[in-house]
Amino acid sequence: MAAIKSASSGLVLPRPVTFVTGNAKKLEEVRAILGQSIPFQSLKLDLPELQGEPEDISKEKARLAAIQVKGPVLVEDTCLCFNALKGLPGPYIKWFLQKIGHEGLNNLLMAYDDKSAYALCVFSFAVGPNSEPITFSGKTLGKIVPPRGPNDFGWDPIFQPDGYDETYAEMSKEEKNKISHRFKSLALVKSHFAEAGYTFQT
Ligand SMILES: O=P(O)(O)OP(=O)(O)OP(=O)(O)OC[C@H]1O[C@@H](n2cnc3c(O)ncnc32)[C@H](O)[C@@H]1O
Ligand SMILES: [Mg+2]
Repeated sequence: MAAIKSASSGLVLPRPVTFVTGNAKKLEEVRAILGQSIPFQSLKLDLPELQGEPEDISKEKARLAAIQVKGPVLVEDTCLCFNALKGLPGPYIKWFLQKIGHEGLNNLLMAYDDKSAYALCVFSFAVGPNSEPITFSGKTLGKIVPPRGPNDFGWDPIFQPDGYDETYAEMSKEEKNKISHRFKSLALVKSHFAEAGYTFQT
C-alpha cells in the first residue's frame, strides 16, 4: 500500500497512522501530548527489539510494525542513560528495571559522584512496509535519585529533571508532559507532519 502525492501538496496516506506499543502508560502520554494534532489509532503489540544504538532500535521497530500493520506506523523506544556509565543502561533500561528495580538502579551509581542522567525518546515514523523510517529524538536532562512519588510508570520515581525539585513521578502528568523526553520528541513528529502536509484517504 503506497502513499500517493496529493494534487494540493502533501502525501496522502492510505490509512490513519497506527501507534504500536505494548506499553499502556506510553500510549496514555502520547494521547495526552498529541491531542487532536495527529489523528492516530493504537495497536498493542510487544515488538522484538534489536540491540544497538537507540535510533537503529527505534527504526527497526518501525519496520517490523509497518509489516504487521501494512500501513503508516509510529513507534518509539525510550532509554534512560547514566552519564557515569557512558550512557548505560540506555535502551536496556526495561530489563535492568525489571531485574534490579529502583534501588538497584541507584546502587549502580553508588561508586560515582556523578548521578546525572538523561531520558531519551526516539520516535520513528514509517509510511509503510517498504519505506525507510524517519526518527525524531527528544532528550530531557536530570539526575538519578532514591525513589520518590507514586510508582505508576517505569523509572519515573528515580528521575529528577534538571531545574525541578520533584521527580517525574511526583509531578502532575500535565507538568511531566510539558517537559518530558516524549514531549520533545513528539514536538518534532508534529512539525514533520505539519511540513509534510500528510492527509488521509477516507
Ligand atoms: O512496546 P514498547 O513501546 O517497546 O514499550 P516498552 O515498555 O517495551 O518500552 P521500551 O522498550 O521503550 O523500554 C523502555 C522502558 O522504560 C520505561 N519507560 C518508558 N517511558 C518512560 C517514562 O516516560 N517514564 C518512566 N519509565 C518509562 C518502560 O516502562 C520500559 O521499562
Ligand atoms: Mg519495548
